[in-house]
Amino acid sequence: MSGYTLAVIGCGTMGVAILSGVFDSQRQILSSNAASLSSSVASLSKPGTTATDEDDLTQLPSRFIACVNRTESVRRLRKTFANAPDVDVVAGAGENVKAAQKADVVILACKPNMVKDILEEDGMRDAVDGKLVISICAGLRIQQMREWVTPGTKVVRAMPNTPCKIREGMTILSPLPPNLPTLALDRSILLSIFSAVGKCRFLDEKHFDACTALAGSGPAFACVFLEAMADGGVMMGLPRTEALELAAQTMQGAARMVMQSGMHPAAIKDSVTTPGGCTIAGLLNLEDGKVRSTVARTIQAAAEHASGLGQTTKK
Ligand SMILES: NC(=O)C1=CN([C@@H]2O[C@H](COP(=O)(O)OP(=O)(O)OC[C@H]3O[C@@H](n4cnc5c(N)ncnc54)[C@H](OP(=O)(O)O)[C@@H]3O)[C@@H](O)[C@H]2O)C=CC1
Ligand SMILES: O=C(O)[C@@H]1CCC=N1
Repeated sequence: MSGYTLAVIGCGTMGVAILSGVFDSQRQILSSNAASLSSSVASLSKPGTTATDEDDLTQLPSRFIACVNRTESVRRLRKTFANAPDVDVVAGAGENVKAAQKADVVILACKPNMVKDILEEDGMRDAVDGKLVISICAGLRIQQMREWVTPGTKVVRAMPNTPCKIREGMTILSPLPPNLPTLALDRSILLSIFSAVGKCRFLDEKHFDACTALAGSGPAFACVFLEAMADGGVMMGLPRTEALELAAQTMQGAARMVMQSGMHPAAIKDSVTTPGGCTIAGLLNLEDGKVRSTVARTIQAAAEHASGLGQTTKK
């Protein structure tokens, strides 16, 4: 399927992050000198994606509809997407249904507790019938959403994160039903969209609350550590701007060493730690603060909370 329409219902922080990443990816493809679109897209996909050489990663949408709630958001998004390809930004009664009717693929990116009302709006069941509906909503189960759509609607979950905006996202995708007649195409669409904005991989839905905490919320947790490292530098006299740059580049470098060299984090830590040196002095201080269990328990707390999201219609 080429030149299809993607509707994002609830185009806030994450909707904008995903669309911005897709648009950047498309610009890069268009300006690429690669011989074919396919090889160009393949070269843009990152190691770590679930995609194999057989997967077609060219299935990106060419038309977009962004649905929001308030007219001020419409104005803001029209500015944000002023230089983007074919994007309609809409809000108001009946606009979600009209967007879903026009779309081939729908991303639900509203708050989890709004999905039921949105899917049960008059006309929505028919509008999404037979289509791929991708929910990025934390906590909301596929089984719940299936009750609000026709049996022919293909509901999957994706758990992306905010770095999708700069195409450094991490997205976890729930598996498609194996007996689906359109399995290959739907898999290509999912992989094309989410590998355009970073890495993505399929994992069973039972892991989604953990993934939500680790990858979805993770940028917030990582930024607390990053900010604290910078604060330490400031405490020791570094200017704030330089302290932030040092902290961010150092975290990025360490993370890339894990990703690219496959080194275990403990091996990287050990390689930095000179006997009797300053690193071990700092590490012992970290351990006194129970940083490992605090961080691990943070993921546990966020995952446990995620499992309750979307389980009531309470606003
Ligand atoms: N933020 C994150 O890092 C992540 C969030 N998620 C999930 O993504 C989803 C969205 O989160 P986030 O982007 O942070 O939330 P936001 O609040 O930024 O975005 C929600 C959007 O929904 C719109 N909206 C509200 N009501 C309606 C409606 N009736 N019809 C259409 N659109 C509507 C809002 O419009 P308006 O702007 O006009 O109010 C807003 O643009 C959540 O379910 C969350 O669990 C998943 C991974 C990471
Ligand atoms: O905090 C939240 O609920 C959402 C889901 C993951 C990141 N933000």
